[in-house]
Amino acid sequence: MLEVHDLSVTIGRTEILKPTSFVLENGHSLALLGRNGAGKSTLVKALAGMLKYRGSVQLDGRVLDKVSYKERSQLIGYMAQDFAANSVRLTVFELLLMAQNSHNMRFSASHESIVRAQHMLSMLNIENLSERMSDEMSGGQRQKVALALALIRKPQLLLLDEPTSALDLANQLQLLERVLDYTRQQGICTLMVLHDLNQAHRYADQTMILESGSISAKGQTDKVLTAEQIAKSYGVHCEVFVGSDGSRSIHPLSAIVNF
Ligand SMILES: Nc1ncnc2c1ncn2[C@@H]1O[C@H](COP(=O)(O)OP(=O)(O)OP(=O)(O)O)[C@@H](O)[C@H]1O
Repeated sequence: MLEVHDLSVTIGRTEILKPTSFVLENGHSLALLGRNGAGKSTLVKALAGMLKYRGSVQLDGRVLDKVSYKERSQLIGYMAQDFAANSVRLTVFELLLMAQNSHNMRFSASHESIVRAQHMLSMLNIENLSERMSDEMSGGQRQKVALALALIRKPQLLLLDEPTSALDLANQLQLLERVLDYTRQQGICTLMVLHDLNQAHRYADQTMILESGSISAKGQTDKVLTAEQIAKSYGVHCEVFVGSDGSRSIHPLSAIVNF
């Protein structure tokens, strides 16, 4: 379980993230939403240990700023918003082996790590990229590999910052479906920054909306993502349709003038 209590981040003299508290159960997913500049990536980077923060973060009872760098990198899988082309001349398969042994520069890959790398490629349907050099891929292919690298160590907490921004529609659906099936089965807490509210409805158990560094709404996704809340948080009028199976979809109508 992820327990965040009064987490805040100050850069320079500005408190970018105001004291923020929430809990996420194992196997559950949380969509982190909000307009540009609201503080979503800042929150995710703080959880990933990339930014100094105040407050407390515990994962299954372990206080994260007390664990070693090695342990933290095993507990947390992080996929950045600006996943870059990797300049190392390694194949995707070699990268997946390295990621499992990143604290041992002279490793020889174990049978287990080879099997896990093969499983990850197959789960994300990217076996065709296995022997590809990491700097010889399209943006969408790189994003899928970045996702595989975040998941390969079977973390306790998976942090995905706009995980489908470079993917075509079919890949968006297929990838999130597969990743969230996996994290549910494995009991992994998943926090994903999303801009697509329909993806939040479809894939996230919980939703939290940030506005100017503070939480403006949080709770069960279908309770949070109402037409009223979307108008309040995004300045957009929309309709929310409920299907016969209870699934919801959001149809934006118009932006509120002078929001
Ligand atoms: N290194 C930094 N120094 C100063 N200000 C920063 C820094 N990084 C981010 N900010 C500011 O902090 C605020 C929150 O940024 P953040 O990247 O967390 O937003 P976001 O919600 O992820 O936005 P987006 O949806 O555009 O990716 C923004 O106003 C941004 O300009």
